[in-house]
Amino acid sequence: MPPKITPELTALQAQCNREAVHAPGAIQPAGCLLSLDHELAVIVQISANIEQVLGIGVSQALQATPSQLLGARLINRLRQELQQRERLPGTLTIHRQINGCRCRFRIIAYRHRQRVLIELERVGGMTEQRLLPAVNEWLTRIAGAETEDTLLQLLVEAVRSLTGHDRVMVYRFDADWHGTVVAESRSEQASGYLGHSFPASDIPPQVRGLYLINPVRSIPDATVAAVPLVPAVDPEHPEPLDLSPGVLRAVSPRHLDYMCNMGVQAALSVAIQGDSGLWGLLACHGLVPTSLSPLVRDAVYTLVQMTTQRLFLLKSRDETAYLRRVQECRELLGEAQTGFQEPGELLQHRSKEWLDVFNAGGVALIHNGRICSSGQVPPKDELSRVGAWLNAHHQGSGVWCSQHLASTPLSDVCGRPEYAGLLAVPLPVDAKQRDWLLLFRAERLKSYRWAGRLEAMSQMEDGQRILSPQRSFETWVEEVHEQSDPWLPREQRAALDIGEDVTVAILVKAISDLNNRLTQVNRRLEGIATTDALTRVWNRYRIEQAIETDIGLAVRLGQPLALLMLDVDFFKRINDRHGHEAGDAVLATLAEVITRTLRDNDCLGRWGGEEFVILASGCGLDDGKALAERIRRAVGATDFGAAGRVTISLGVSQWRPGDDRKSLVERADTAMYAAKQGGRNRVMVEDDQGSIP
Ligand SMILES: Nc1nc2c(ncn2[C@@H]2O[C@H](COP(=O)(O)OP(=O)(O)OP(=O)(O)O)[C@@H](O)[C@H]2O)c(=O)[nH]1
Repeated sequence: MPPKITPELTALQAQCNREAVHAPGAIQPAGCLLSLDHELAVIVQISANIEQVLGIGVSQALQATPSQLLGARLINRLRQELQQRERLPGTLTIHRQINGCRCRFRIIAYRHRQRVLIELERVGGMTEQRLLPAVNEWLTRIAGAETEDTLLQLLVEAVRSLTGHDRVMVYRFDADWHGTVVAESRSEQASGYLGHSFPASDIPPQVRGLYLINPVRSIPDATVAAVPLVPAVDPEHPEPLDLSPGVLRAVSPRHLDYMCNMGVQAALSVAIQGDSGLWGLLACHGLVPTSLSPLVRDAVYTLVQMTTQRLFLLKSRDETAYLRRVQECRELLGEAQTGFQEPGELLQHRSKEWLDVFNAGGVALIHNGRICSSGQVPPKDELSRVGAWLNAHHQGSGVWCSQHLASTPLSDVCGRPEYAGLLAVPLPVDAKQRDWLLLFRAERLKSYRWAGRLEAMSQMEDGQRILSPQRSFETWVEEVHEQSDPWLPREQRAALDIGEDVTVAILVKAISDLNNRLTQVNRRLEGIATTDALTRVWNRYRIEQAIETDIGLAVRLGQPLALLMLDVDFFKRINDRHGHEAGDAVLATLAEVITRTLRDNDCLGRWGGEEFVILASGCGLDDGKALAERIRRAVGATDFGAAGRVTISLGVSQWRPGDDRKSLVERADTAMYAAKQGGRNRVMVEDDQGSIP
């Protein structure tokens, strides 16, 4: 949540951001600086405090060669080390006799264009022997920290115990580079900033950039004046020296004012680098000047590095645990697919897990213009307007999200506290119209405790308005309404994964529905193609197929096959007396009676009009005759309602080698006509030679 910044402040900030903080042309007096030519043969510039540090006057130093001043061994070593490099890979330590005392110096060396810059710092205070056990103990504790809070708290305590600063903080940057203090250790005299936020303008972009070149920035004493270089300007290359890789770079006057306004006289900050850049800073403040041995500074850096590693390990553990939850959720959804659920059912079954994984208050699924939901979501008409707006304004397959719907064009639709944030996942179910899975989060009231007000940060200087560093760090609480927790990148990725699964589930269900419908239609079509509409028994086409099949079996297996042809006696009379409908009813009842009389593997088909064919596979003439008699008796015993009693005449033939469908049917038909001729209501069977007796 950025503080309110006026256009005027923005312009002033831009001005401030252009300050060349990397090349101030002076150093802090914590050490001295030498600028040598690129072959390390000539001293070009030195810092004016060379006498205090090395015990040699400025003019004497400028007349000496680097080897005379620092020793031939060191210079040769530096020449070697800097042959292929821009800077010394580590640090070097040398000893010098100064005013009769043996002093230890830390050397940092780096190239800047045609010059080689050497910084010397006195090493004093804590020795390695005292420092190492303390650092080791803290490292062990840091390595065992199980939560981010504990870890960062350990770091600030460790650093304060080593450096003696009054306040040590970790502050974490947000997406807009505002920093929030997330861990703090402080003396009783120092005011606390835990939970406070500092505006991005406190650390301008070029200063943040310097942390990438040099992660450690030390200001042991903000009260002392900066030390100029002698001569002030390099006679051959007048552009100011870039001192960013070193530790002695003088402090920007604006930053000194900032520290002074904060009541701070010493500072040390170390970058906490994440995978994607600067994650935060370790910031140490001393209410009085606090000089640090380079050894302690190194130890702090090591502690920060170890903490950073542990921090990102804990974060990746957290990430893994989250991904596992998402995976479990996806597996459950996969199982649900086997049940081919309707989208609505799917949502009802899965909403609990989804709300849990996404820490959401409500979820809605817009599918085919229909809406189902669970939990706190806007009313249906508003949801469909959300879907329409998303379809019109959000292209592509990525998610659309906002933690502050009230600030989006959807504000009039659903910018209410119960659903202040929305994560919308497109479901590419249909090429023309996308479906949507919508996750809503309720408002999370938040108060930002700003350390100072940004509005009050400009002042007049020499008739010009300039951006002044913060003067007051008094807490200014800003309440933030209408916003939900932000949708984290991992949540957005997980939502896409789950959206993909939902899309598959919807498509699988649609395909399964389509298949079911097709199967039903096919069955109906098949029925229509093979069934007689009036009697519901096979039609002529189907019974002909069956005769062909059974003749095939008889040919291959020698299986006997009898064919019965039957015809209703005096059917015309029934029609004439009782009407055509009564005639139809007789045919339908007849088919039922015959079907009941048949064995399972006998087949009945309507041959046409009032004629039927029965195919009795496995039957010879005798069995065929017996079946025909059984049917005749069953029909004769049936009451046909209005038509009263009805009789039938039947003819029976048997498959013989050389028979085809036509000849087999013809002989049964001939036998049936013989039965008619013989007086009807009887069975006539061909003889063994296939003739009608
Ligand atoms: N109601 C009805 N009548 C049908 C149907 N199909 C054929 N018919 C009638 O069945 C009658 C058959 O008459 P005919 O062939 O003269 O034979 P019949 O009256 O049964 O006499 P015989 O077969 O010699 O005993 C005709 O009047 C047809 O119109 C049908 O689906 N429904």
